[in-house]
Amino acid sequence: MNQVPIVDFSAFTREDASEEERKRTAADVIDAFKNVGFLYLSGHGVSEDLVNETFNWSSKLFALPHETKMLAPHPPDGAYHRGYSGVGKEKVGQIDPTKEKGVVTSRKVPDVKESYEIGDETDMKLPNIWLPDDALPGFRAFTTKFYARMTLLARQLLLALGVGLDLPDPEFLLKAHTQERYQLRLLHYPPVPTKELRQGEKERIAAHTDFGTLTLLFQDSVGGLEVASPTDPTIFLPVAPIPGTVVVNVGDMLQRWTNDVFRSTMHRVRAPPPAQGEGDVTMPRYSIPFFISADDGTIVSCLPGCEGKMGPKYEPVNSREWSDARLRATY
Ligand SMILES: O=C(O)CCC(=O)C(=O)O
Ligand SMILES: [Fe+2]
Repeated sequence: MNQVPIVDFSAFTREDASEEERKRTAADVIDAFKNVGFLYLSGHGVSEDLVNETFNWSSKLFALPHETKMLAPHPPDGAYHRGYSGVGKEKVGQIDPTKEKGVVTSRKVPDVKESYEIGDETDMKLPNIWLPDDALPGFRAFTTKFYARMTLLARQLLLALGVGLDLPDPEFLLKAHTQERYQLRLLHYPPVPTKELRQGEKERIAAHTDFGTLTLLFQDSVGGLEVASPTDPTIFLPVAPIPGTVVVNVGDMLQRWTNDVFRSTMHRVRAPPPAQGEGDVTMPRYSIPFFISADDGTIVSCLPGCEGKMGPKYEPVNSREWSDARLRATY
């Protein structure tokens, strides 16, 4: 059974919603983040045409010859997460989020994926790494536009969290994300023998948690995304594609901010569920995560109302330093 709930978010994307409607919607988001750490958002306001167009650009990008894609190579420093990474470059593994500079568990199983990372155009610390414009004319302009559209949804979600958590200042989280240091990621999982994926000899993306505040994820119709069961983390449940929705999940930083009230849940991508007429080789899959992270230098400490009986579990931490350490460990 699919236990990832669907939340209609239109109360936060419409101008005319009442405070009551917003509170109800925010409460649904909070419930999902407490129980599962994942939800599907409908009524998110990002048009289907725009999402489809982004998938089209992604498939055009990854169809380019390898040498062309390597004109925008991801730098060797994993914390400088921009540009193109070929198959086998990144090894997402799980590190212990309770450790300050966690250690990656060793992994023998390769991730069969390639990716292209785009950040904020005004970020001077981590400037974007673009292909020469004649390699894929229009790509930069389009993805920059999509990035801007996703930042609007990010803001609406951060506001909803503040409302749902009943923070003294409902805009508190919004105000910790004004620099929009976000990351748009285009992901392509090439065809792989289905048997190897099913038996875990190869992975599309190994089990991991995300580092930041929240992740928004559009997936195509192929399937294969799985999330650890809220009741038994050794079991993974499918997060089947639902047209018109975006998947939203809690990252480690938000789990820490909420003193573990929210769950940053393990997830992975394996083979799509068996379908009739399934071939020996799994279809290519495309997905588009958008990672939301706090402003540089944000000190993350227990939010008011999340202390519980035992008080804060974690030391305050500088969000950028903490996530950089984790990113470096994946390269
Ligand atoms: O491709 C997907 O569906 C998931 C990607 C993911 O979990 C990630 O990039 O962190
Ligand atoms: Fe992820």
